[in-house]
Amino acid sequence: MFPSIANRLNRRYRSAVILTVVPGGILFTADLVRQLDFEIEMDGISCPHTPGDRHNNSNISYQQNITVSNKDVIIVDDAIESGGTMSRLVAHIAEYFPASIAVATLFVKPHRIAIPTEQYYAYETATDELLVGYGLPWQNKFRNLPCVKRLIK
Ligand SMILES: O=P(O)(O)OC[C@H]1O[C@H](OP(=O)(O)OP(=O)(O)O)[C@H](O)[C@@H]1O
Ligand SMILES: Nc1nc2[nH]cnc2c(=O)[nH]1
Repeated sequence: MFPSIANRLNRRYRSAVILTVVPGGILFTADLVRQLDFEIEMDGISCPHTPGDRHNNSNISYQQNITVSNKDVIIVDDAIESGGTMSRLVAHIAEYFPASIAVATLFVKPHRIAIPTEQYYAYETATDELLVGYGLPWQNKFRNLPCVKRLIK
């Protein structure tokens, strides 16, 4: 699964902090990290989001269980739609003086804003339609679907 992302990360890094955006990014992280051959530390961050909301202003919750200062950080999430959540997370982590910040996601959507950082993604979707499963919820359910489906309301 996701050989293109894992291969690119394996070529780029000797070590990194994998910072999972929880809970959505948990399933993708679990599969991705098992394909990484460099040293990793793992931590989590959250910024709760309502699917389809393009202006996520919720509080960022980051306990900093491990320090990221002077370390390479890879923020891992399931999807980028507007890009608003991830650009806020990148700006937030930058305040902790990491050596670098990259973003790895399973999906990116076409109308996302530019995020000025290294980016790795598996799939660019053709439209902004909502997906569920494999971490992605609908009304906080269905995250545990083992595959990703289009949401038909
Ligand atoms: O690019 P944006 O439009 O800001 O959307 C991206 C956010 O949406 C997803 O969260 P999800 O809907 O899975 O909810 P969660 O944060 O509770 O996992 C994803 O995990 C990002 O956090
Ligand atoms: N549930 C859900 N959340 C998202 N956040 C960004 N894109 C999506 C999506 O397709 N589904």
